[in-house]
Amino acid sequence: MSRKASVASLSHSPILRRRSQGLRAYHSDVSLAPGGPSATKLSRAASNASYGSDSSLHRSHSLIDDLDEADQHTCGEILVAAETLEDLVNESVFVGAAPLRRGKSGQLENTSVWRDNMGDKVLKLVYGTMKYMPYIDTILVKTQFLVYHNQFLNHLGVVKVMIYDLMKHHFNYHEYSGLDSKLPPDASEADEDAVAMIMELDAALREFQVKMAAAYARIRIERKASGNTSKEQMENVLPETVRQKEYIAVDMPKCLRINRFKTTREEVMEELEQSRTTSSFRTDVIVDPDFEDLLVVSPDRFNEIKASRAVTEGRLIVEDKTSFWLPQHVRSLLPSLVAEGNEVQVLDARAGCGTKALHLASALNKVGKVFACESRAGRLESLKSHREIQGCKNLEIIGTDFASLSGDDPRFADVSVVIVEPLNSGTGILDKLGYLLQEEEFPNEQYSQKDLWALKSQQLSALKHAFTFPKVQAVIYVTRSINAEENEHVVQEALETVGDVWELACVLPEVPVLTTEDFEFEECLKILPTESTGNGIFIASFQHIPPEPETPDPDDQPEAVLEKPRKKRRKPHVRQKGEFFLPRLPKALAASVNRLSIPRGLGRSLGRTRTSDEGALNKPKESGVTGVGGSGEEIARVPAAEGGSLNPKAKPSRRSQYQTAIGVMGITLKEFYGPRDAAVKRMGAADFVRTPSMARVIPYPVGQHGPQSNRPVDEESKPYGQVPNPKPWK
Ligand SMILES: C[S@@+](CC[C@H](N)C(=O)[O-])C[C@H]1O[C@@H](n2cnc3c(N)ncnc32)[C@H](O)[C@@H]1O
Repeated sequence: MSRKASVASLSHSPILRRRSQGLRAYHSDVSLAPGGPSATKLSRAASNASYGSDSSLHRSHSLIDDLDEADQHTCGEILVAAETLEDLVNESVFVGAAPLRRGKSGQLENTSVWRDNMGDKVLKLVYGTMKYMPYIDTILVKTQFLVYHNQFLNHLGVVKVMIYDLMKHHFNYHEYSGLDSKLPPDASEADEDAVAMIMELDAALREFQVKMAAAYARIRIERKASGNTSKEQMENVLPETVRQKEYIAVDMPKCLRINRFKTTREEVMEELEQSRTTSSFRTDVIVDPDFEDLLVVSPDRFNEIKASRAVTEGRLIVEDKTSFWLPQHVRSLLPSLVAEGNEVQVLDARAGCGTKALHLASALNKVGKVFACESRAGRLESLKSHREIQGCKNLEIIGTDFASLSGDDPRFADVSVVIVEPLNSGTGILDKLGYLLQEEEFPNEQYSQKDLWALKSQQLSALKHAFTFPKVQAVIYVTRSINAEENEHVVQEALETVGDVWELACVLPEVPVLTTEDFEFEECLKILPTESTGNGIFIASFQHIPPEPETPDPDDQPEAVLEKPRKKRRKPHVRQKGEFFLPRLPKALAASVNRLSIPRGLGRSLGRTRTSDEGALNKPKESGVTGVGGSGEEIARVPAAEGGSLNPKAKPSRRSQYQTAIGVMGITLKEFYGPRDAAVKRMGAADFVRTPSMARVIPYPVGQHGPQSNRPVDEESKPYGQVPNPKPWK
């Protein structure tokens, strides 16, 4: 049957008929569950093959192809990349591609033109360093570089970025084009010092090139990272699931939201038209047919737009299409909520930097307001800045722990919807770079089974707390994860607790989805990450069951009626296996130029590679890099998403559920500074003082060891502690 015919026949299929009855059309597919059957091979070659000879599918500008060996970096780029990296870890504000810095007063400040230049090369350096961070850390600890060259302890960001840059050349200086140390005419004295520091670091790394190359070779052996070129080998170091996602993400169209508080679609299209360079296509920006405020942009054009004034001034907001489904669902609830007469009030229990809260505020403009609750100080600052930049007036920030908010608090007396998007593994995110720009978080996918259970218990407790607000009509639970533990299991347990008074409502039944086979709630919207749907999301919506009418006087009732009312049980939905149902995003793309088009029905979704790769499932699973240093410390955590067993039945002890530290989204400060702490411990350097703000590269005179040391000047040239003999790496 031709593809056209199969699509036409779908309109008469029972799936569509079910849709019209309010149930979701869905297709049964293999999930991308970590460690599950979809942990299949999708090698670069295979992905190229599936692209076939269609010229429209040439890899366009690549955000993963950060391994361009010919790229020579300037010291400025290295410096800005290092600062951005540390900004990210320290939770600074990131608008579009441009990080904005906050001065002492808390105000956003402008930095010099040189430092403000967040070009693509810098972004690739940041992203690549984030991606390879566990391996970079392993190299640092194994070679004890920071022990021997402890003058760089306070410049960890620069050290990591440079190691990443060298890794691309296997630490072979013959292949490395070196750094361009030219300074711009407006460079300050501090910039000059910083460049001198980078050149000193470059010399120190040259000394260590053999050790570093050996450490990196061991990593490649452990990871079985073979390949014909150094680039291929470096790519193969990454866990397979991570690679699969990257290959898909590279050519994914990018999305931007039009900010209605500041502009109109016509104005913004005009602005984009005027800023168009001659090289770009006229049809590289289209309006999505599902959402009139959503612009779908080719990856090339996105690179131009992401740091443009339209983005930094808040007229356009980097936001993936998947994030639009939540506000869309809230909109669909409005008729019943507005009917009650009052202003609609929504509480976002975990607002983060406010992507969804601000989108919701825009959707509720003139009919309601949003309370955005966030507990982390860095995120809170981000939230405030984004609200200011986007010119949003109907969003009130609550800077506190959601658990400490009481349902009796008069401020929330009229809240009718609570949204809970707790910390989660982010396994549904394909386009991590886009997510980094959007939510200032990097789903690094290094989590263990323990982490997953700890996440689940946090997610459940946040969700349960949401049910305690007395006037709430709907509680919406959202994750960007594809793990049943974080989605269906949480929903199931919540229903077991509050199922008498809350039931699941169908989230946007008109949206067809791909579903997993095993554990499913048909009412929930679960979009799995695929090349055509983009990033994944899980949305469950609980609606309050209205109280039963008052029971009549028992004296008037016959005996049968007096029986104790049975506990209400949720009727299980019968799962139907559907035909492949085309997702909607490609509709938008079909109208666009080749660059934007992705052939429908190719099914190069992550899950659909199963059949061809079943052999791979029988192979022993790849192990992660868990380097154990001489002192026994864990250096790089296993990307358990690949090798770990995620058997939902294997319950961990209660104790471990609550004691696990989670750094799933982003890289925690502890992880980032791990190699430095290991070096300090190794040296026994009790007098090591961290610089007050680790976010800044604070230049210091070359040759001086540590900016804040109290030791006499004549000792300054010596390292902090006794340099130990490195133990052989077993
Ligand atoms: C997944 S992010 C939320 C993303 C957000 N909804 C958005 O659209 O950008 C989860 C956020 O919850 C915050 N958080 C964690 N525990 C919290 C708590 N107890 N109270 C309030 N916020 C919390 C975290 O700091 C993090 O920013």
